[in-house]
Amino acid sequence: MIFEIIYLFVAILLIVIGTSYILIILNCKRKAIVETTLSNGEKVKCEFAQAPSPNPWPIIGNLDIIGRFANPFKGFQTLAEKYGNIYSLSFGHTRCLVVNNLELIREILNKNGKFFGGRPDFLRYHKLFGGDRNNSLALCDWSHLQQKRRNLARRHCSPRESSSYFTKMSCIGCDEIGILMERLQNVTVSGQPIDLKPILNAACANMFSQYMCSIRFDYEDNEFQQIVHFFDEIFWEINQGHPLDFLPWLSPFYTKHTTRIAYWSTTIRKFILERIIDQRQLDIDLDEPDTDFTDALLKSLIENENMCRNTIIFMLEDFIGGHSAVGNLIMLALTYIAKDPIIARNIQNEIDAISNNGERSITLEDMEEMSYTMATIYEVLRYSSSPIVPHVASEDSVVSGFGVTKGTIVFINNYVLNMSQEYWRNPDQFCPGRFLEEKCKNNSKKSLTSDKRKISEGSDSGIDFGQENEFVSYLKNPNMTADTGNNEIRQPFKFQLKKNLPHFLPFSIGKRTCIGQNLVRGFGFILLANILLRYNVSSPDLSHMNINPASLALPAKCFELILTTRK
Ligand code: HEM
Repeated sequence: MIFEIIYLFVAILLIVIGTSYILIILNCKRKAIVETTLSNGEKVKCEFAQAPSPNPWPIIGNLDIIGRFANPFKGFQTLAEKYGNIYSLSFGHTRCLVVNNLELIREILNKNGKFFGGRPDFLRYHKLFGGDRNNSLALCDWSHLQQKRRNLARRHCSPRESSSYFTKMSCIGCDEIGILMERLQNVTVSGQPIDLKPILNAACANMFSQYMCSIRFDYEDNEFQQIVHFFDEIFWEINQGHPLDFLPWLSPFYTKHTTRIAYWSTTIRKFILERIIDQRQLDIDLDEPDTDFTDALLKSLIENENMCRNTIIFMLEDFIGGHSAVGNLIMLALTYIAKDPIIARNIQNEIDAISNNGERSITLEDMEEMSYTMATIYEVLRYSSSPIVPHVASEDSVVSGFGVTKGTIVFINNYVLNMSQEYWRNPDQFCPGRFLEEKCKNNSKKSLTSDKRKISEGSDSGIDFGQENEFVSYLKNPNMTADTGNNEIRQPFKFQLKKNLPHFLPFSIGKRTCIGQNLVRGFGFILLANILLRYNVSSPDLSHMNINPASLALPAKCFELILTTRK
């Protein structure tokens, strides 16, 4: 009897393995069928074979290869040496395409953006957004509703320089800094390490909630502390890969994990509903202009029959949740500063010069003159290479002559751009100076102002660094720039941010580019500059400051830092 059971079990296993292998191979061999226009104008359907790929295993496909690397994007780069800059992989039964250079990234996100507007159908994404990832702005597939939500959100959450939204961001940021400084003064003991990340996150959460909902919460408020913590857990979670993403049949083994994810997000949603939306909904006045994003959302609920209450709750959740990205970004910046005192010296030289040795706080108005501080934020973005959320092909298409079948997940490897010797000197060094160039003699305040870094909201093409030919001339003569690839003391106000780095895509490009980038720059700058205005940052133990490569997220419980009041 026992042998019969074993035989039966082995037979089932072999059938499963065999079927899985056949399905994976069929997926690899499938050709994309795409309508092409011949030179005589005639339209015909052509078949295109997929990009080359390593041989897959049954069940897991090529997951074994990528599992060998601590950083999957480094793994993608290593595979590119063998298979070229564009290649396919099978993760479980899912077809994936990996692109590893700027030209291909542009071809996917800009030229063919309309074919790649989908997002992966990961179980974890559904769990995070009330059972349907399409509730989320960042994790939904492209749709008419998404276009509408983006337009609504962009008006309020992409404050442009010289707009009233920008002034509002500055005032809110500076007010919250005042309260944060009091809080830090209460909790810091000279020379003693503190758990800074939750405090930073709470300050960011208040900046975001005031900006979007005109409400702030007390740092001692337990419910507020809890949702700030849960948002941080979610930010960490969303930045990690997970076996469930490609092997969903493992879900019975991960129920504890998925239940925890769902609990975080339902608790957050309850807080947003009870502490923010319910009261506001009673006070809404349709005839008055919008006071904030919440007003605009509530009005769209009344005016637009396609909008439902859930949609706006999820939108607020998405946007308030953006604060964790800023909190983690600034925590990382402070960590690199603790590691290298030269960086702190350069930022503090700028701060002292502009604030007349600390006579006033730093405001957003100072951002343009404090280019080293901004360069430090950009360097954190480069060095941590925040991964671009994977895109999914919504129909069969062609990239660089290779067929991409509908449903293929596309990994955009911006790590390879950020770590390329072709674009950066000593790319593995953390060196903010690489984002600076000397101001020209005649580059007066006037020309600087007219050259302001613009955010190309309308064109959805990420950071606008100006004309590409400037970049080409930089490549031909890198000595013209301040990029030595090493940290050195720099005089304040002698440098400006480089205007032209088309290979630097921290917020991605194309129709799904990040909507929150101006909030990141604005609130991130105010936080970093004002903390360094008052404090020196150091570490109790440099060897414990572990940072994952290619990740902007730090674990919710991470290392402590020492803040020492500056004299
Ligand atoms: C350091 C901070 C941040 C970084 C590096 C970052 C980067 C990115 C990247 C790479 C994408 C994916 C774009 C693509 O798929 O092509 C994205 C999407 C998005 N980001 Fe951010 N982001 C940051 C902060 C924020 C904040 C603070 C908000 C909101 C307040 C925000 C809102 C969004 C939204 C809504 C999307 C999805 C857009 C869409 O899919 O249509 N982000 N972000």
